Amino acid sequence: MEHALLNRRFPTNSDEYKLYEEIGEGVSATVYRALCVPLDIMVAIKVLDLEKCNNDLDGIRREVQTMSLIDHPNLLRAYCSFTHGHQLWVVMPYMAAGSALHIMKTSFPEGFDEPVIATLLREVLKALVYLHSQGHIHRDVKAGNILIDSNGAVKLGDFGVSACMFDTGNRQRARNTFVGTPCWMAPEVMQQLHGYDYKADIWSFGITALELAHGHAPFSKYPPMKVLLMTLQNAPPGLDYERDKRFSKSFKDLVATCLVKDPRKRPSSEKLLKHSLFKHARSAEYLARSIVDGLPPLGERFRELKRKEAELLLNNKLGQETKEQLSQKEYIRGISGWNFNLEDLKNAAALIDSSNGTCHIDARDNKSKDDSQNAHNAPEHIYQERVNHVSSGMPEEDEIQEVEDLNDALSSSFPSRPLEALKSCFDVCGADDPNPTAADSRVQQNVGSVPVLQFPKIEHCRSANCNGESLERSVSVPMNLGTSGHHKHSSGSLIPEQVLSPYMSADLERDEFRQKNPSNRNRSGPLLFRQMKDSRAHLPVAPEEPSEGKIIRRRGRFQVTSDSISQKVAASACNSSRTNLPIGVTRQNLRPSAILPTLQFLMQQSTMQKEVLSRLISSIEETSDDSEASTSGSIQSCGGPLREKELQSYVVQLQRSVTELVDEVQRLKLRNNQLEQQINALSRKDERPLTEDNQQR
Ligand SMILES: Nc1ncnc2c1ncn2[C@@H]1O[C@H](COP(=O)(O)OP(=O)(O)OP(=O)(O)O)[C@@H](O)[C@H]1O
Repeated sequence: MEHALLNRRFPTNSDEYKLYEEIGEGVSATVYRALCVPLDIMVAIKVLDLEKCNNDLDGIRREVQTMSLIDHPNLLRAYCSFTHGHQLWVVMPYMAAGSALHIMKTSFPEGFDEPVIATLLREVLKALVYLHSQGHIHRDVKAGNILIDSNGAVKLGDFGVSACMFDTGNRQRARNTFVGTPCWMAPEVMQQLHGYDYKADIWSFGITALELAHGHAPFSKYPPMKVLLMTLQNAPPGLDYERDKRFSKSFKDLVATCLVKDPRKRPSSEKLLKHSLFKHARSAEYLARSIVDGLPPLGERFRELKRKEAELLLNNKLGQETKEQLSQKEYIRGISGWNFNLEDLKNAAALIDSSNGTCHIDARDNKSKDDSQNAHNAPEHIYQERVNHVSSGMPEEDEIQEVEDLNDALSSSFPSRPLEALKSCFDVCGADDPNPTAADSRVQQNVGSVPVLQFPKIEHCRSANCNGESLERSVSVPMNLGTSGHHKHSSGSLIPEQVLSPYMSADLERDEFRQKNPSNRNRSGPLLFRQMKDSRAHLPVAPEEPSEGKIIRRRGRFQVTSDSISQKVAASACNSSRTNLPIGVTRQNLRPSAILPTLQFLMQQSTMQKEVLSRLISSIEETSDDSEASTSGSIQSCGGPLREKELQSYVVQLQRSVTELVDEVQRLKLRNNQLEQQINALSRKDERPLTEDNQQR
């Protein structure tokens, strides 16, 4: 039936479709239920405004091409696509139950039961096995992209950020952002150090399993930057032995198997499909009976979600909105594309509560740095090991990390050079990297052997003057936190603009700024499609374990081309040798505010030592007086000078250490001043464009 539909000729003229209500909204698009009039078939139409697409037309092209070329019952395929004015319409099967996320939000806020989860996951995994075998990485696996129709059929949708493992050359290096949604993003994708491969999907799959089990993804209430730090720094999330008693050992094992920080130790999708959990998976009819039947119509549910979000925003207007709610808002939207540029990072960092002082690393977190991480991943260890992030009642203090912890996080999660990773984030590196890395060339070589079929570009896409928000969603943070310029509201909000909170209007301003200053994200490059038949044989990275060497992306997607001085300052501060620092001063807390307590502590120490010294001196004086006064007692006369010598050398030692400490204090003070000056200079620099912009206005 479905194949028959796909083979029908769907009209490529908007007049032939009747648009009904809105059923979904994403970063780049609004999705409508619609009727294909000549065929009398209900469809879903994803409408993308090309004028808002910035320079991300390649991304759109890729999504549309992928959607029309894939051929698997568990993947959402496009019937056809065409332009209508400045819009691109993508016609696809109507999945009447909506996404698994929508269903949870409406009827299962605490998550689904295990048989439902096993069934959903198996279907998604089948889609991933197919995608991976065709050389694709989905990169956005999450409940919001698991679509279900009225019969309980499951399809993985949204190829907006999917990548082809054959991507290489400029296209591979040109991106200056990393994509995906932070909560679901694999550590290696965040890290941007060794590149990543299809194993990133396995991580997202594990997070999705947790999402389906709890009704939300781990860390979902936190701002993106914090999610990033927590993912890198903490032990992988998992199912909790106490809290998740209702789930089987087998399910816990599946989650633990996927959420291993080292991608090489994650199973391939093919192998995962053989996991014992899927013995409990049921049929589509079972899904229809247990989660679809009785649901209100999709449009109605979507409206209700929008209303809830609007309420949330109204209740939190006048700047009372907490960062958790801000993050939750993004989560409700199901935003997938996050554009991490330096401004966003700064802002997100500013969102992180610094009231906790210097780096706070939970003792439990340190366990995640243990080399024997995999042992900790065993289900029986998870409860003890894991910081219980998934608990929404988790105290804020347990999770707050300084942005400088990123370096430590990077070093702790992989045995690689963390500062290099940071440099790859902040250094200038254009699309035309003249020195492709060995891995790059390896991929290129392999790709060279693959027969390549080039598809014609979609002309209407090229002709559009796109200068606005890209497909990728920027981190939504209040713009009074240091970002300059004005911003436009990006697509993707579920709420009407008149109820925007101050945060939202700030978003709006920032997006305007983006429109004026389009990001240097560049997806230009040919849309390549490789012959599928024997693509496996030519896969540069065959989906077999271990995945080492299957690099599709090395660096450059998280690059910032300007204004990175502050980061470099931080990096150089980080670079200063640990041996030069006194105990208590670590690279992480080398920041003015962070150094101050240490300085105070050192001052206190030297004061105390001075006191000890003066007490010692007076005791020596007393001793020598006594010995001089003494006329008898050989023991005393013999012991006196000896003790005096001991004490004197002790005094000398103490004096030396006091001098060293005083020097250290001086040095730190000096460095503190320098850092403050640099920070002031940078913040003045940051404020300037804002003022200029205001003046212009
Ligand atoms: N074929 C469909 N049938 C029913 N609902 C759909 C369909 N396609 C998409 N939706 C709904 O619309 C929402 C947004 O669609 P989609 O994810 O494709 O847009 P997007 O802009 O790529 O979003 P994002 O990247 O933020 O996930 C989905 O989360 C889903 O709820």
